[in-house]
This record gives sequence, structure tokens and C-alpha cells, in this order.
Amino acid sequence: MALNGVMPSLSTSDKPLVSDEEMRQAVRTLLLGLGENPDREGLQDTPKRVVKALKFLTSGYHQSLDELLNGAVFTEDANEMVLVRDIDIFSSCEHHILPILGRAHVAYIPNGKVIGLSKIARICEMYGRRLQVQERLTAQIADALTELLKPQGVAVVVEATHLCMVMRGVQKPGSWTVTSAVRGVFAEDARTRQEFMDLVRHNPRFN
Ligand SMILES: Nc1nc2c(ncn2[C@@H]2O[C@H](COP(=O)(O)OP(=O)(O)OP(=O)(O)O)[C@@H](O)[C@H]2O)c(=O)[nH]1
Ligand SMILES: [Zn+2]
Repeated sequence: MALNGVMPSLSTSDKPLVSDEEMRQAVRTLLLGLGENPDREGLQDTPKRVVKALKFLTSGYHQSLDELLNGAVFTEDANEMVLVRDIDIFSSCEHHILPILGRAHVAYIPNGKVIGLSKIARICEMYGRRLQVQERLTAQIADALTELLKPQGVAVVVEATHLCMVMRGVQKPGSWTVTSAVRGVFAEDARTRQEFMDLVRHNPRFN
């Protein structure tokens, strides 16, 4: 079953159009453009490190839902809301390639099938490790769960701070962006949506 209709994914065997060496040269050029000396001791390995780091931060392009799921969808006669909240998000904004840091809260109401809970966090990671806008990240998580489980509904809230708005540009360190995507019963029924929002707001810590 093809599970990648939600978003094109590069397969691990796709050959990159640009070699690592070319990428390293580009980073070296950036350093020169910044007025740095790329040959000084501290920077000698920087092009290599930057390429490695960027590849990791975008490794979600090379993952697929199939692979990530590892078969962890189980038949279960459950009809109540499942919510996994406070999933860390480390993504990169596609406009500046600067971090988007935050949390995702993901809920669904099953329709005969449940998913391994860790897989919900893995889905967030896969889409997070791409160049993103927060709206698309949020929608992709919701669409992936919809495609995988055909549940009664899915709701996703992402709360994040964009370092491009904190460290540069408008420089608003306290700003948080909240995005949501609702599908199925969460879109159709205000009470179900409200229940989700109440659970997201509730502080669940036992202390
Ligand atoms: N909708 C949306 N916008 C984003 C996201 N991440 C960054 N942006 C915005 O993308 C916009 C890009 O605007 P531009 O004017 O082209 O770029 P810029 O000159 O760097 O803009 P400033 O950040 O305002 O300095 C900015 O307003 C960013 O805040 C995101 O996830 N979603
Ligand atoms: Zn940005």
C-alpha cells in the first residue's frame, strides 16, 4: 500500500543533484561572503559540519510513512479520543533556514484502528525535519494520520516560536505562533473540537 500520497518523499535511493563536495564549497563561499577566513583553524571543518547538520535537519525528506510505521497499526474497537500532547518540534523555516521550535498536540478518534503512540511523535519528526512553514507542517501531520487510519477525525495543534522572528527581522522573542488542522468529526462537531482544545490547555503534570 502506498502511504506517501500526503506529501512527496524522496526515497533513500534518490541520488542528490548536488554532491556533498559542492555543498561544502557553497558553505565555504558563504563564509567568505561573511568576511570570514574559512581556512582558520576553527572554521576548517565547518563546511563539512554544516552540510552534515543540514542533511540531518532535512532528513525527513528521505523517510516514508511506510518505513516509519513499521506495521504498528492495530485493529482495536476503540471509539474515544486519543491525544498525544507536548511532542517536541524542531523544524526549519523554509524562508530563512532558521529553527522553528515548539510543541505539537495530536489527537484522533479511532474508527477500528489505532496507531502505536510513538509513531505519532515519529510522524511529527518526519515532517519537522524538512524545510517548512508551520501551517503546512500542521496540515501534513493531520493528513498523514487521516491517510493511515481513516479515523473518525484528527486534530493537530502546533505552537512554535520562529527564530527568524526572534534573532533577526522583527525581533520578537516572546511571540508564539499557534496553528491547527482539524479533519473529520473535529471539523464537523464543535463539541468534539472543544473537548480537544480543553485537553490541550489542561496541564497534565502530576505533582
Ligand atoms: N505563514 C508563515 N510565515 C512564516 C513562517 N516562517 C517564517 N514566515 C514568514 O515568512 C515571511 C517572509 O517574508 P519576507 O518579507 O519575504 O522576508 P524577510 O524580509 O526576511 O521578512 P522579515 O522576517 O519580516 O524581516 C516573514 O514574514 C516570516 O515571518 C511560517 O511557518 N508560516
Ligand atoms: Zn523564517
